[in-house]
Amino acid sequence: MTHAVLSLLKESRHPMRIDLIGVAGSGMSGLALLLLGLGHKVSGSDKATTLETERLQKLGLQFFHGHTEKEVEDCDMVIYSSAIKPGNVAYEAAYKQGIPLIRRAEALAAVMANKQGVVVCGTHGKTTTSALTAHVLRQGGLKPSHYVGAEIPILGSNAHWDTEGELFVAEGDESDGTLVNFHPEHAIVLNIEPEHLDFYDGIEAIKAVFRQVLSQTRGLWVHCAEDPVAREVCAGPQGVSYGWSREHDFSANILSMKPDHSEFAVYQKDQLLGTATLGIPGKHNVSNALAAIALATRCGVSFEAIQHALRSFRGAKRRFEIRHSGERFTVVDDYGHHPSEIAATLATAKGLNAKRIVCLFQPHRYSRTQLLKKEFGASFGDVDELFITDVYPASEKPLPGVSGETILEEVRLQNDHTKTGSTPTMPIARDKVGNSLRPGDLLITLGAGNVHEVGRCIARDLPVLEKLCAILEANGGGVARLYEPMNRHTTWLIGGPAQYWIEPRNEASFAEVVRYLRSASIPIRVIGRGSNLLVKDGGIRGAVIHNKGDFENVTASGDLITAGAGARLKKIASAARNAGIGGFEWMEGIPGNLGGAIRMNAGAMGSETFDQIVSVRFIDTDGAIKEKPLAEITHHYRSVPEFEERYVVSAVLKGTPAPREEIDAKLAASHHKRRTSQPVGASAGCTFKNPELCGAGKLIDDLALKGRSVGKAIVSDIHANFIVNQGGSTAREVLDLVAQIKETALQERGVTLEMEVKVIGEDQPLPL
Ligand SMILES: NC(=O)C1=CN([C@@H]2O[C@H](COP(=O)(O)OP(=O)(O)OC[C@H]3O[C@@H](n4cnc5c(N)ncnc54)[C@H](OP(=O)(O)O)[C@@H]3O)[C@@H](O)[C@H]2O)C=CC1
Ligand SMILES: C=C(O[C@H]1[C@H](O)[C@@H](CO)O[C@H](OP(=O)(O)OP(=O)(O)OC[C@H]2O[C@@H](n3ccc(=O)[nH]c3=O)[C@H](O)[C@@H]2O)[C@@H]1NC(C)=O)C(=O)O
Repeated sequence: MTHAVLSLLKESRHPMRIDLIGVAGSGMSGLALLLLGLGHKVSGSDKATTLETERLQKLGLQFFHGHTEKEVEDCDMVIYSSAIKPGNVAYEAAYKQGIPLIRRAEALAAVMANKQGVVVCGTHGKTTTSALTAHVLRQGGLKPSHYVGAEIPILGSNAHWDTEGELFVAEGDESDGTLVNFHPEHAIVLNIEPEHLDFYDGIEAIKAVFRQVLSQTRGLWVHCAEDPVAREVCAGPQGVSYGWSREHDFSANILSMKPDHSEFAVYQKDQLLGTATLGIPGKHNVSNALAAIALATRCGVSFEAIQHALRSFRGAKRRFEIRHSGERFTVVDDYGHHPSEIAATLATAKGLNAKRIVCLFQPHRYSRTQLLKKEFGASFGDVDELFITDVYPASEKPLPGVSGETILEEVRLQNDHTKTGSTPTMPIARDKVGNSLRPGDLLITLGAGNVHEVGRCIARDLPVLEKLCAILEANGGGVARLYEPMNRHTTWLIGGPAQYWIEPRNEASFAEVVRYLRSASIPIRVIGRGSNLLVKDGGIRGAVIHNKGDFENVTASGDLITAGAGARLKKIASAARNAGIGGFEWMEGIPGNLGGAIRMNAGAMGSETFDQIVSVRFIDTDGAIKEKPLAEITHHYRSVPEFEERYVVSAVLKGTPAPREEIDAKLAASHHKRRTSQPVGASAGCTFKNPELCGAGKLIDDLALKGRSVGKAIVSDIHANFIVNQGGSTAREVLDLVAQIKETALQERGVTLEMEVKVIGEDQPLPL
């Protein structure tokens, strides 16, 4: 029965009613395109609706969202993806009704029988080579049909049925032995290495599959003679060899390798056919191009048409795909997931002469990770900084003890010059990898799973980072980074990443950065030492500016102190003391900077910042630098709204001349008071503002909440208005504890506590 319908599929004269279970996958959607092209009535189901299924529907596919018995009604045959297992409702319905159930590879082989098939097989490079071959044959006017494993923009889609042309180029999949279904006209064998060892016993079993396909191939066995196993299995009168040496039937001599293309001379035996430019980078791709050149030449395509086709070729998605190419950063994404592919891709990356190569690798399948761990360990030698995620299971069950760490350990054993880091999940990978990038870096995301999402997210944010770096460089330097962890910049040691972190060093660069961010509608937040901030665990969207360099300066003259927004209050207190100016002693133990202190009108020991302000210099909302005297600045207890949208650059503060001993005595008193009444652990000082009638600390203490904790966040035993992070606390934990305290104060004393600490940021991380 199955045999009979397959025979019918081999003859396009018999339109049938065919259903595909799992139609959204790249292989199945390609098959659906071919069947529609052949004139069959096609339906299909999938749990996912993708752009691909939408496109297929426009071409006539009857699509079912989710699998159902209904889809197989009146079908002549049902084709199922390897991801579909017995038990699937559509599969079972077809089985019960006696409808022939056919595997994808069998159906594809039957479709191919309508034409002269060219099957492209091998361990690495199949997609690129099958796409190149189809493109070259098409440019040569032969109107080939094609079926390749990925979307190739230049071919229009992953599969195409051409009613006119004779040839049909198909990517063959050797992973599960179904390659033996093909009886093609020609075969291209790229390389044969131990892979898919979950299915094969070893290299001999793999060779046997290749040998069988070749024995079923009527015409040419085009093969890469540089690969010893491919050379061995393709030896014989049908063999057409290619490689780097003139002794092969076709060979190349590389003339130049560029980031996005290569140039090489092509020889047929000793005869120079001419030079060619290939529109994708890498020596391995020149080798792949030779396969297409050899086959197309033997099929009668002129070298001129081949040259034209190679020059215009653009790669498959996820094959050394350049995601960002700027003056300072490059991001490349590649599907490589086998050690040889990784080494070849990294060698191409190395050829681009970046300052550093940063790589994020997502291992694919537990079985491959375990079996090839040594080879993986050896394949990252070209990388300066390597991050590895957890394994992408690809329908496998986890194997005990096998994870991204398995490969990291091997890398550490085999190579001590690569810096390594573990980034288990995709959001963590995005944040760590993005944060590690420095001007001059090339980032490459590698793997067959969903690691490309990280590259896409980083590439989306890099144009802004490029611009920020350019502004800082043009204005005397500074630092800009992606996804800076805010727990590094808050005294609470809590907080998710800031999307853009910027450290301008002077007024001009600060003002220019603010002007640019405003024009690009990117939210701005200026922070000081983060001593009064709770940054939520999802981090901060937009830009966070932190003043360094010139902004840290403090000078004393007469009874005046001039200080930058980035000057520590402790430093101001000490400069005043050294200049014999009294009145600044209260600043001694406050962990913040002047900018934050002005914005918050910080205070202690009965004094506050605005008691001493003479004038404040700031960046106005239009980006211009302005200055205002004290009289024109409205200020309240712990709040100066004026500086919410305007950013403090520096200020002049006034004290009163005082004897050194008197200042020292006050400093010591302040120090003593703090040491005896406040905890030393990580906190943001007082959590709540003091309500009108009583101190918040005393109130919380009276409510017996000292020692109350949520996770690692605890109400201090020393001062009840301090919440201490005992190590690794999250913002969520602090906020839950805050909520408990507020509720108790309201219920038991009728007091509404208001937070003094500013809570900023988002609960959820930046989406990938
Ligand atoms: N009395 C005490 O014992 C303690 C007092 N404090 C005080 O808390 C404050 C925190 O200081 P710090 O750690 O440096 O600040 P933070 O980094 O905690 O920043 C707090 C807020 O200050 C604003 N800010 C910071 N720099 C500037 C600037 N240049 N221009 C305008 N606004 C700015 C921002 O407010 P926004 O973006 O919302 O406008 C920011 O969210 C200080 O006032 C500090 O003295 C802190 C701990 C203990
Ligand atoms: C810590 C901060 O500032 C602090 C600043 O350091 C100190 C010292 O001048 O005065 C304020 O605290 P505070 O009002 O709690 O002052 P404290 O002197 O520590 O306490 C006031 C009174 O409450 C009592 N108290 C305090 C904490 C406690 O757990 N139990 C208790 O009984 C103290 O013994 C004291 O009698 C500022 N807090 C606010 C919200 O204004 C901050 O802003 O982050």
